Amino acid sequence: MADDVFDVIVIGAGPVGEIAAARAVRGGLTAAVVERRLAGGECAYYACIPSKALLRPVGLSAEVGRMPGLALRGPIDTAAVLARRDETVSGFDDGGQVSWIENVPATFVRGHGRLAGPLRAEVTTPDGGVRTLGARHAVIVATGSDPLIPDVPGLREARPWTNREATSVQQVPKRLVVIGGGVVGCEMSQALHALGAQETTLLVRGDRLLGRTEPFAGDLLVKSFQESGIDVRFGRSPTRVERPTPDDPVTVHLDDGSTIEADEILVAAGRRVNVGDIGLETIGLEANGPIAVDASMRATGLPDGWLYAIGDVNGLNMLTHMGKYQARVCGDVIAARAGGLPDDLPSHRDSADYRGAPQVIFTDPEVCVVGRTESQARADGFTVRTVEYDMSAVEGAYLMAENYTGRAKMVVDEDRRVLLGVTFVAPAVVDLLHSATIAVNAEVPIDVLWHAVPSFPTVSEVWLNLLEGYGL
Ligand SMILES: Cc1cc2nc3c(=O)[nH]c(=O)nc-3n(C[C@H](O)[C@H](O)[C@H](O)COP(=O)(O)OP(=O)(O)OC[C@H]3O[C@@H](n4cnc5c(N)ncnc54)[C@H](O)[C@@H]3O)c2cc1C
Ligand SMILES: NC(=O)c1ccc[n+]([C@@H]2O[C@H](COP(=O)([O-])OP(=O)(O)OC[C@H]3O[C@@H](n4cnc5c(N)ncnc54)[C@H](O)[C@@H]3O)[C@@H](O)[C@H]2O)c1
Repeated sequence: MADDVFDVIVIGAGPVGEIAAARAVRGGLTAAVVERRLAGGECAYYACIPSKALLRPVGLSAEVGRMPGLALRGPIDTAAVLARRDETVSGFDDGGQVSWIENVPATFVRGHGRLAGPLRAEVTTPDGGVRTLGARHAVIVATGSDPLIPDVPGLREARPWTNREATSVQQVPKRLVVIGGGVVGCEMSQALHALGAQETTLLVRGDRLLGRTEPFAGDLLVKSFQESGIDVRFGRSPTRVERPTPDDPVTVHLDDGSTIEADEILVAAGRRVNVGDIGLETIGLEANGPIAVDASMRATGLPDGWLYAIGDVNGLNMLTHMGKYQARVCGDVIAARAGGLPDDLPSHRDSADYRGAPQVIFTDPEVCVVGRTESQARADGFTVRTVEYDMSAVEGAYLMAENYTGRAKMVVDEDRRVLLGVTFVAPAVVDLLHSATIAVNAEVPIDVLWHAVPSFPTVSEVWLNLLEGYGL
């Protein structure tokens, strides 16, 4: 017998789990949400929110530097930036998030949740007790991901920083080595360098930054990094790391025989989905990677269909907004199925994850992408035509800054004359991305897009330039 029974149990109260519970309750169901650490998840305390709190002043000060007549009164006040960052993470107090869940209303259960057979979960509570929960209709796994530490000799023993230490930094190290030229590596290198890490070295094992984006994104970013004094080393990986005692500096041995000494080493080498200790074995599923789901977010490995997985843990797109979108689909589908209602409305299926998720990388320049890159589109067999445009030639951009630098690209499916992907890399373009997201996801025909006239003199006129480049 379960101690308590709900219509839906959600394991993991990150940004994604919370929304799924709210949608299920909106659909007339009851829900319990289980969280082992802080309600709000990685995003709220150690990822999206604090990293953007650290990056915003960096981008803004670069903007000021590009406008004749403006000057900062001095260097960035790191202590003030860190204090504001602390505010944005509510001082690591999740009281506000717990209240939000309770106001849904859903039941919040603090503790480590594990599946315990079909439609059941056990929660190990902070006092060591075990509470058993039963679900009438569904269990949703929203357990997120943890940083992946590569198997480099001595690395773990050297107590490397991950996104957690980097985003919650109290004392910026003077010398920093960063492993990984992906999103976290780029964002945190730039933030920490600008906030006081005078010697920042970024180790990139490939030959460019942000390997999954259009190549010019990495090119523009590396130029910006090098101009600011970040030492970017391509084709380099650590082979061994040493830190004899916790108070010693860290010595990083590289694959070309050289060494770097630093005060801290930050690992930004990707994520590992949290499936290891959630009881998947009790329902006959293996815990060896993301939980595969169908377009309604139902786990494909379970024939009777009561298990769902959303957010980072299903591996579709490790982005908060995409996880929350999956959560809306999932909560609504579960409510519809529980009520015997149609469960196949367009809003009951995830299509956006497959057309390509929008993503903003909050560096200077900002990197904004949606849909497929040219190489992805070609690999997927589309008949592709592309148009690129130098954004410094956009009339509105000329007014935005002196020496404005940026580039835009659209990838067109020539058979259907719709956009497959768009990339903007330039300062202050984050809010331009949603226009591209609409064009790609709604598959607006290019000849219709032509009539969406951008305002003069804004950077959004880049749309006109791209479409003219296409031949309209
Ligand atoms: C440095 C960094 C910056 C990022 N910036 C952005 C950004 O700007 N924009 C963006 O869209 N994405 C960003 N991301 C990605 C984003 O953080 C994730 O996609 C998002 O947090 C996923 O949400 P989630 O709810 O699936 O998982 P999480 O946020 O990881 O939440 C999962 C929750 O489940 C809990 N949990 C796990 N196992 C159990 C268990 N067994 N029992 C109970 N509770 C459990 C965890 O404690 C956690 O609270 C960033 C990531 C990093 C690392
Ligand atoms: N603004 C945003 O949207 C944002 C910000 C941060 C993170 N995120 C998300 O969080 C997730 C994790 O980000 P991430 O940067 O950790 O992962 P990532 O996959 O973007 O990048 C990891 C990088 O580390 C490199 N790497 C892996 N092992 C290595 C090794 N042994 N030596 C050297 N390099 C190695 C990889 O080649 C890759 O370039 C991503 O899915 C990302 O989308 C999003």
